[in-house]
Amino acid sequence: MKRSSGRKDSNFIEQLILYVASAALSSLVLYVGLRQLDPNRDAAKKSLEHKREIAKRLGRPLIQTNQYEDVIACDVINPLHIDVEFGSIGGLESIKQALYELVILPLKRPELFAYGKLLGPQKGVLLYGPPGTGKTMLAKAIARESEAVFINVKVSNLMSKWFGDAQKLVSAVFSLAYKLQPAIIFIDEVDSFLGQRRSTDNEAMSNMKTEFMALWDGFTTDQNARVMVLAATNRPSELDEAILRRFPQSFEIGMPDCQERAQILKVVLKGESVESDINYDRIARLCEDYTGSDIFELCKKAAYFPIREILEAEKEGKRVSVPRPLTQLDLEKVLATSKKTQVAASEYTGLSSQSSVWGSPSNADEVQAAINGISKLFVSQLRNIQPDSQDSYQQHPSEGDSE
Ligand SMILES: Nc1ncnc2c1ncn2[C@@H]1O[C@H](COP(=O)(O)OP(=O)(O)OP(=O)(O)O)[C@@H](O)[C@H]1O
Repeated sequence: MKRSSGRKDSNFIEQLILYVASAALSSLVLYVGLRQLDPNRDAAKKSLEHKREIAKRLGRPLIQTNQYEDVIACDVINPLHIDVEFGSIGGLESIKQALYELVILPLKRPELFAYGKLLGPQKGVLLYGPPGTGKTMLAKAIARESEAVFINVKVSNLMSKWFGDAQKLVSAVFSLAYKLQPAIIFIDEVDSFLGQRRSTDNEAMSNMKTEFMALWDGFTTDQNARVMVLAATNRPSELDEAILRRFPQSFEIGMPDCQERAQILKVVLKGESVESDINYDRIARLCEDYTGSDIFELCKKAAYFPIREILEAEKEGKRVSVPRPLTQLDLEKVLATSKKTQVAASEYTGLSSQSSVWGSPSNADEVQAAINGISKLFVSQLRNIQPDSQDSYQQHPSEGDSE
């Protein structure tokens, strides 16, 4: 009797152990499976490390953030680590001055704007103009000079596999900006995110746009929030009217004129080893239809000549340890072949007349004509929408340019 009841007991214990073990194993499999399925897992882990690093770099305690804010934290840049300042941007003097007063000062010195309702931080600034004219540089310099945290919003990061997450991520952009303020929410190529609504837009995309605008409006009415949306585009005419209305200030970053090209050359070559007799004005005149980006590439190409000479000398058994300074001739040699390079560059960036607002003009006059036409169209659109936008519009340097 005793033996059979003892066997029953041990059977029961065995079954209990088996039951508990299989339940634990199933829970573990379920837990691991769910973790693997979570699309934000890696991003969240990375962002947590990034967030810790940001808190350390900003000298702030770790702020409380949700999982969506953690994803956005990956795109946060400490302003002190931005290496672009106004001094590293050639030309655009009047625009830099206006941006200083309208954007930087209210973010940096809010106490000056605390009296009355007339002045306050700008909630939206749009930079528009052809590619390579320095819009992104300006945005970075604004963050640097205002010491505002720079949230570089990448639309690809907002698009989640999970329906509904995109909206939560958009909301996280604003809530994180609020927690880290002063903050700049930067959206490059804003037309691809907040462009005119198309029938091809999926539901998630249009929900994202609606959410973005609603949150932005919320910040616009909150005078204490030191958060602004800074956006850049090459295709201003693609922007929705509702979006344009939300940018109280917009600045055209146009093609540089001759004087500005000389200034860009100087800032690009500042700190480099160059001959003292370089005639910057002559080079600026020679690169007539160049953007800041083209000038940067020109200097980079010219800087290869001294290196090539060292390699040639080594082939002849000579030893040269330091490259010679860059000369006027190096720059002019590159300019002599620049037409070919420019065509290649426009092909590379896909600037065909169908696909780009700026078209693919073959010479400087066509570039200017295309830009002037589009600028006028866009400005008239802006004036219709924003009654006080005339003050904010900067005349295109080419209008009345006597170079
Ligand atoms: N005004 C400028 N002064 C000095 N460098 C410039 C200037 N404009 C452009 N550059 C050079 O060109 C590069 C590209 O500029 P940037 O990315 O700011 O242009 P962008 O207008 O934002 O172009 P895109 O519209 O294609 O994004 C910069 O990294 C810089 O080297």
